[in-house]
Amino acid sequence: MTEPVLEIEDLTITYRTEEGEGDVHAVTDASFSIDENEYFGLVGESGCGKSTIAKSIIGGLDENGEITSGTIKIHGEEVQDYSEAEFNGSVRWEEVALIPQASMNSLDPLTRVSDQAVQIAQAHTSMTETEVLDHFEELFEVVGLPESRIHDYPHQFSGGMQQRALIAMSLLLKPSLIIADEPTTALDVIMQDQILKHLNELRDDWDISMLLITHDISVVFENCQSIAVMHGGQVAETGETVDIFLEPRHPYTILLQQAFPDIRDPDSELSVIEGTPPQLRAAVDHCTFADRCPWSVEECRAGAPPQESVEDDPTHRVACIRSSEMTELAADELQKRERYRSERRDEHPTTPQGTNEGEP
Ligand SMILES: Nc1ncnc2c1ncn2[C@@H]1O[C@H](COP(=O)(O)OP(=O)(O)OP(=O)(O)O)[C@@H](O)[C@H]1O
Repeated sequence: MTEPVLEIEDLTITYRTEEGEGDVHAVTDASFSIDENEYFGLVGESGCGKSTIAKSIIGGLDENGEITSGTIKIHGEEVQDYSEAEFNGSVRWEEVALIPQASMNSLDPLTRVSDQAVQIAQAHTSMTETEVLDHFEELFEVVGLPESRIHDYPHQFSGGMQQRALIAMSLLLKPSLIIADEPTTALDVIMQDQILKHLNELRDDWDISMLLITHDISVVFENCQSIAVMHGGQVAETGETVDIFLEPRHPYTILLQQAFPDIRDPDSELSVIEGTPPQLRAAVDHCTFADRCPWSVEECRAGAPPQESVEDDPTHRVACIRSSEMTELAADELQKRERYRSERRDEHPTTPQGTNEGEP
């Protein structure tokens, strides 16, 4: 079996803050991995640690952020202790390209996008300017932009076009992994669809892996083969999308599914997850969802729940001490999934990712 493109194991990341406020324990013992050519969704509410993980993969944590334990492997090579020079030399752009959140602001407004592409390519390769520009024109075509626009300044593009120019730039050195952090959040619905369509097309044509970060679990269900659901800095549940869509075992995943519209059942009532995400001002030694969970018991606050496999499926892992009871406990919430599952037997719909053939 080939090595995963990205393997994150027991990753813990802390931000130092002003004295007295307490450090922010942004990520605690997070583990997941992404295979070659796999699209992987990292999902959870604002502040749960998604962008922190994304930045740590390319050595781009804010000054006050620190990986305090755990490992990040890219093609089997540990990178968590790499220096800035090592990240620049062999990881950023070449192995992993990050399309950051608020990426509209990440293009230099005073430099033509073509010049920005040339700067990136020439910092990492021996390509001539003409070679870079020819290649960049091809990439503009890949993302549905007219190649004649490569010499424009960022402000000459609409928000959706800027996002596409960034996707083109991320492909410049053909990295193994693209991290797209909330790539569609600032866009209107039509543009969101187009961007996701372009990102999806890359899967077939570019042999690339994608870490798609979003707060919208339905976007992950539609676009990714695997998923990790985060809450309060912890990975609550991870596995193949089809398994987690049809048989979620963590209370947070179950409730998150009810909070976003399901394209198969657009009229279904959406629910709100009660409570607010935790502040993470102390080391996490309990289930961070316990205070918001309708099924929590005292034991949930007694220690951080270990991530364990669901029955005989080693790829589906859940950090909930009640996961084996969840199907029963959340029967009402899960009824909708059951209905879909039986309809699917008759209709064989093509979504979510991986549910188009047979039983999961
Ligand atoms: N430089 C920083 N210093 C202190 N705390 C930070 C810093 N950056 C992020 N945080 C905190 O770390 C936690 C995780 O933030 P992060 O941005 O990773 O979450 P997220 O899931 O990506 O949320 P969002 O979707 O809103 O960006 C939050 O509590 C956030 O306030």
